[in-house]
Amino acid sequence: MVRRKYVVGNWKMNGLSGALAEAEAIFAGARAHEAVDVALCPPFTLIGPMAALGGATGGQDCHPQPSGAFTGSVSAPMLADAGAALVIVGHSERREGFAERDADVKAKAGAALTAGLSVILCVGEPLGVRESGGAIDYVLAQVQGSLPGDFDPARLAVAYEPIWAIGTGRVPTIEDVAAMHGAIRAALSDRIGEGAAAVRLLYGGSVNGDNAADLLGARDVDGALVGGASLTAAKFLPIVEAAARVG
Ligand SMILES: O=C(CO)COP(=O)(O)O
Repeated sequence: MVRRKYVVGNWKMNGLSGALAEAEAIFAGARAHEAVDVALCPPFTLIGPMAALGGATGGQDCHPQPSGAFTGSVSAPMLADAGAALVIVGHSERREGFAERDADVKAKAGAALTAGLSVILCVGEPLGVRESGGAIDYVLAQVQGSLPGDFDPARLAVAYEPIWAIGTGRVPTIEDVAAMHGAIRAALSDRIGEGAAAVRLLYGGSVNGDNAADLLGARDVDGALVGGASLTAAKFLPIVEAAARVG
């Protein structure tokens, strides 16, 4: 099974309307690389105008309920209505900062799929767990606990983002990335059988234009989830180019 490379920018809480010029340049540059799927996930406020530029646009979170008395929240059908095609769920900044548990992430992923969105489900271990040798067990437990009950594998991506690699400039060794992605693929296979071959596994954490080719070339790495380096075309497009090169 050939999985198309997938490079996704997570803008986190960055970007006023002036930043749409960068998104436009990113989408324009990405069109030169037909073999790579590119998406940007801006703050809620930019989803509508960014989607109107014609590139794949996503949310960074959604509420598990479609509507109701949940002040400040945005639901999956609302994201779809604003033009989003995908949503990130379970990012470590939400798991840690907003006390989201696997069950919450699972409910959000299910709601997103029901709303017709694709999902990027994030998992990743803290530094202490990595240092104690428990990273694979920790991440596989997150995968098992956060996966929706039933899903179309082509609409799910799992992003492995070691917490200690996010925004730090530190990245795991290529061997450690490949081992983790292989373990996630095997767990998906146990769970859903052959469909696991269609799930794209992204690496995230300090990806940049210099390290992207090595990371994206690792076994079972189908793309990248990029934070800081996704905010400008100058930093993001070299990652897309690297994805196109390693195919
Ligand atoms: O959290 C991330 C993407 O979701 C990674 O962020 P950085 O690329 O800034 O390390």
